[in-house]
Amino acid sequence: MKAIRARNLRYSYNGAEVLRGLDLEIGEGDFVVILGPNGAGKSTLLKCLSGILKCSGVEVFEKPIGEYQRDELAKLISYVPQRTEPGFMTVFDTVLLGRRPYMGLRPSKRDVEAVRSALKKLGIEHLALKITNRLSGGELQKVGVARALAQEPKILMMDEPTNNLDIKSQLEVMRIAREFSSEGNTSILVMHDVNLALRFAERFVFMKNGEIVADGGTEVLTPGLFKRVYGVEVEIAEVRGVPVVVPL
Ligand SMILES: Nc1ncnc2c1ncn2[C@@H]1O[C@H](COP(=O)(O)OP(=O)(O)OP(=O)(O)O)[C@@H](O)[C@H]1O
Repeated sequence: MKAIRARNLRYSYNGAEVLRGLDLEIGEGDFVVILGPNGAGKSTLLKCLSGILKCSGVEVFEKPIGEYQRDELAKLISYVPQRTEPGFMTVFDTVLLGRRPYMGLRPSKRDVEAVRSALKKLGIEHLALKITNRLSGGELQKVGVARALAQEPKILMMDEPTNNLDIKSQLEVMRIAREFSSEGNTSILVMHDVNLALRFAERFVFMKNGEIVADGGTEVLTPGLFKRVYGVEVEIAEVRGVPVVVPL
């Protein structure tokens, strides 16, 4: 079954068209990274696919996204924005917000367990009682990912989740996304770091000016593509069987 399907997806902000008729299908178990220059429409696409922006032409598990109740959709999709906003709540309570679609008035044992497990996965249990506006940028980023995992979705969408993270934490987040998809779920990430994407993901969707210009496995990565999409010259080498893009 397709986890996500977009047909002729269009989106405009105040009359300015940003998505210009995209077609995209993403299956269960897929790990997809969306790449492209600043302003290409990547975040807008992710927001449309997650239901944050109302767009026609998006199906989630073969049902139009608009036909889902809010909590029903939240059990299927979690979305990690580019910036997780800090506040006056503890890390634990912030991650617990991910359980909102499941919770009654009080968190159940199951809810608390899901929060503990997400904090552990991100290695931030020691921050559980810290107020989020006292965290570093990277710590806050991890809280956002933990909240998304606590939501126990079937599709994990993350917008530049490795920004602000040190190299070890970047690898951890990418491993989490890969493990999530290897369990039969779907990971869709917007990223700028092509080489990090190449190291972990299986499918690469390149956008430019609101359109998809390449979509596939490592075979779509050619110097010509980087010239066309970013206007830069690159050489593509290989290290341990993984392509590495080197700007010239
Ligand atoms: N809320 C908004 N109102 C008006 N225009 C917007 C809004 N959000 C984004 N845009 C415009 O839509 C276009 C696409 O933005 P989007 O954030 O989707 O790009 P992106 O590919 O994610 O960029 P980046 O890599 O810089 O994050 C840009 O020209 C941007 O200025």
